[in-house]
Amino acid sequence: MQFDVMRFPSYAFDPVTGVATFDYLLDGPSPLRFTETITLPVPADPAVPEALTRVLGLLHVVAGVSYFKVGAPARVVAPEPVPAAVAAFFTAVYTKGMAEYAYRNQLPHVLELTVETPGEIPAAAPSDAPGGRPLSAVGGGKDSIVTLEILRAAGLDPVPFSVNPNPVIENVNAASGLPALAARRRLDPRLFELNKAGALNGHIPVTAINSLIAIATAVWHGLGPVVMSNERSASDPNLIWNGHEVNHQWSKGVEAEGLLRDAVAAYAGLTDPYFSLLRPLSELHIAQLFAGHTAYDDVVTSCNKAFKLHDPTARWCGDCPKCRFVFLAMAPHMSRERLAHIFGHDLFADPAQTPGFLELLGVGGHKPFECVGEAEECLVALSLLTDDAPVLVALRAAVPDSAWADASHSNVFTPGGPHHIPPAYRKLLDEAAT
Ligand SMILES: CC(=O)N[C@H]1[C@@H](OP(=O)(O)OP(=O)(O)OC[C@H]2O[C@@H](n3ccc(=O)[nH]c3=O)[C@H](O)[C@@H]2O)O[C@H](CO)[C@@H](O)[C@@H]1O[C@H](C)C(=O)N[C@@H](C)C(=O)N[C@@H](CCC(=O)O)C(=O)O
Ligand SMILES: Nc1ncnc2c1ncn2[C@@H]1O[C@H](COP(=O)(O)OP(=O)(O)OP(=O)(O)O)[C@@H](O)[C@H]1O
Repeated sequence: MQFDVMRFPSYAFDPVTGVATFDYLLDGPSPLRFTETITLPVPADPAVPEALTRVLGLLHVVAGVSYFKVGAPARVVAPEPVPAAVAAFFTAVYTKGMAEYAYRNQLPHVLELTVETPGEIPAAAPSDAPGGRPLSAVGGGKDSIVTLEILRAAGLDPVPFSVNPNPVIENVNAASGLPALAARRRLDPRLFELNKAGALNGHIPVTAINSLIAIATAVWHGLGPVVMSNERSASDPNLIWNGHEVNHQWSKGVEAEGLLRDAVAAYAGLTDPYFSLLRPLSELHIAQLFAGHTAYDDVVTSCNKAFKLHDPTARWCGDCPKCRFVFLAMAPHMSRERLAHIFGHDLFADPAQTPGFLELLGVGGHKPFECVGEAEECLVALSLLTDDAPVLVALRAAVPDSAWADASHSNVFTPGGPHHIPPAYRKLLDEAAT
């Protein structure tokens, strides 16, 4: 299938139902059209602020990555004139956000494209920062639980929010006891048919999509800011290809967070609408904070297989990089019994897991294309474990002395690095994390 250009013919929003309908066109000799519907929760007062219309305009283009990847056309033409910050955000989403897809499919042109816009308009006048109840994005894993509990402990009465909440997310929300809001995404079924027929496929910057849906919901409901739970290492790439960073988690990273904030500020005039509260923390530090909350042990699930649209696992699969990483990150902060109860498996008692743990430790190969932390964090976690489970004995023997030396100077429990947290919220994090 050969396509020359991707276009965004139209979109519609019905405030009575909350349904936004986004149209896409892959244009060429045999054009393909797609429609995605995203349903926002409807507030008591469904009047549509201009800022919501603007955020939906951003979402229309960003959610197009799911359809772009079917054909990787050389041109992507956005539908409306936008401020420069929006054009920069669009281009980053379709290049850096699609870098893993480009790398795995060997499509170098994807990383060189520039999203075209039919003109530039001035940035919008800034509005006041939101002063409502924080909308806390919930993914079902440990990170967003830590954020939710920090916000609750501060008396901010957070509102959990999720896109397409599955039973894992619903169970986490139930365990929190907090009434939640949800949005629904319906991808065009044609996409699944094309996948089955062998069309190009691959990873997309889904957090950028979820984030814009969360901001749209917050604006419409008079809530906010949107508080995310993206950690420090989300900004680190997996590898370099053709001079470009390839980062599986790009739209969870601090660069993407800043570009999205700039785009929303320029186009919708929103001030401080969105930030990650956990940005200064490592995954190991977040795991330590999670260990203080036992109410979620029967529901917390970070394994990505539990979030597949078709045939998801109930909870942890127990045999993937994400399961191994989170198991290792949690291990120094809780008993093996509690850990095995959370996961339903004791990964340290299964020698078949050793190669996967070695990959996480950086012994052979690059960081897996998964939402996992850095090798340094894994080394520090391993150095904190003292028992002689078969896997741990094998790992200690395989890790080179030089790696242990690096781990000994680690700042893994010291918050740091660039972030966009407003001062009042940073104070909450510092109180919780020290
Ligand atoms: C759950 C998961 O990891 N899915 C990725 C997987 O998709 P798979 O085919 O195994 O199953 P489904 O998720 O059910 O998707 C079926 C197909 O639908 C298309 N699709 C799905 C969601 C979407 O938003 N857009 C889509 O186009 C796609 O063609 C699927 O094949 O592999 C896919 C191909 O590599 C990935 O696209 C699926 O990733 C999902 C979008 C997803 O939600 N992944 C998150 C768990 C994820 O990867 N989160 C990252 C954050 C990355 C970021 O920068 O935001 C993380 O946790 O680090
Ligand atoms: N379906 C979703 N709807 C809304 N926000 C989501 C969804 N899935 C993930 N997120 C948010 O996107 C960010 C990245 O998701 P991620 O899966 O890393 O977080 P998590 O599930 O809380 O933690 P973990 O890393 O342990 O899985 C987090 O801020 C999370 O809250």
